[in-house]
Amino acid sequence: MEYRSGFIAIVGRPNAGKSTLLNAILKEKIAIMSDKPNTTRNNISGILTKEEAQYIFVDTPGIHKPQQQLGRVLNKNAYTAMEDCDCIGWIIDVTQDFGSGDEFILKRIQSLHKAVILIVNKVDCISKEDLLQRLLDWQSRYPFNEIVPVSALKKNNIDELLHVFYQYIPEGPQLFPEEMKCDHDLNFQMCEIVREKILFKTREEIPHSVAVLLESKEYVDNKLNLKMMIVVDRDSQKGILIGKQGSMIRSIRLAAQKELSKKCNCKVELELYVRVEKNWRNHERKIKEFGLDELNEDFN
Ligand SMILES: Nc1nc2c(ncn2[C@@H]2O[C@H](COP(=O)(O)OP(=O)(O)OP(=O)(O)O)[C@@H](O)[C@H]2O)c(=O)[nH]1
Repeated sequence: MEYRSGFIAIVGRPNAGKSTLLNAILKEKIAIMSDKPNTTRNNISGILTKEEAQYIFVDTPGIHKPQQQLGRVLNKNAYTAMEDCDCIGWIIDVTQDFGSGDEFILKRIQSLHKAVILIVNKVDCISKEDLLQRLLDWQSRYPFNEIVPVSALKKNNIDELLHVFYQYIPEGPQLFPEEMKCDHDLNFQMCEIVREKILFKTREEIPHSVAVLLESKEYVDNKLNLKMMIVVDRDSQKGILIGKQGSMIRSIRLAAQKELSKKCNCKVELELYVRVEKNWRNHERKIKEFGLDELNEDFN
C-alpha cells in the first residue's frame, strides 16, 4: 500500500455535524460542539496520522447565505478551504430536507471540479427505508464520487469513511509530525473552550457571534493565569453574560477553568471581562482584529 497524504475539506450546512465528525475521527475534542448553528468559526484542522496515510482535515464554518459582513467572511473561508483541498467531504444531516443552503453548496461544488464524497450523517435518527429513499434522492442530485452513511455521534462507519478518503488523496510523504493533531495553537483552543461554555450556559440568549480573546497568559508557581475578554455587540448581552450579582459569569468561569486545567494539565486561574463593541460583526476591521478572517496560515 503506497503512503498517501492530503487535505480534505469538510463542508456542510450549519448543524450538519462537522465538528462531531472531526472529533469522532480524531478521537479527541478539538473542535467545539454545541447544538446551536454556526459555532465553528475558524477553519480548525485536524490531522490524523495512520500507517497508510496522513489525513489533514479542514473544518469549515457552516455555509449559509451571507447576511452581514461576518457571514461573508465565514463563507469566503469555507470556499477557500474547498479550493485548496484534494477532496471535499460534504456532510449532510439526513433528517433535513434538501434546502436552499444545500443548493448554495451544490452550485459551489459544481464549479470546483473536485472529488466530492457525500457524508450522510445522523443515520441513527432514521429508519432503513427512509434512509434508502434519502440516498436515492441525493444520488440523483449530483454525480458524487462516493456516498457514505455515518453516525458521527455514535462513531458508526468512520473507518469506512477513512478508507474512502484514502482513495481520493494523492500519494505523498507525511506532511506533519505524527504527534500533531491540530494546527491551531493552544491559545485558540483555550478561547474556544470559554466560548463553548458561554454558548452552553446562556442557551439561546447570547448569539454564536460572541468573540473570546486571550488578553494575557502567564505561568506563576505552576499555575497558569489567563485573562480573557468576551466581546458582545449589545449592552443587553453584557447584562445576560454577567447575570444576577455576577452569577452567570462566575458559572462560565468555573466551568471553563475546570476544562482548561484538564487541557493544560495544570492549575488554571481564569479571569473574564466583558466588553461591548456595538455592531462589531459588520466591521471588517474588527473582524480582522478578532482573527476571524485568518485561514490556516500554517498551511498556506
Ligand atoms: N443523532 C445524531 N446527532 C448528531 C450526529 N452528529 C452530530 N449530531 C448533533 O448535531 C448537532 C450539531 O453538531 P455539530 O458537530 O456541532 O455541527 P456543525 O456542523 O459542526 O455545526 P456548525 O458549527 O454550526 O458548523 C449537535 O447537537 C450534535 O450532537 C449524529 O450522527 N447523530
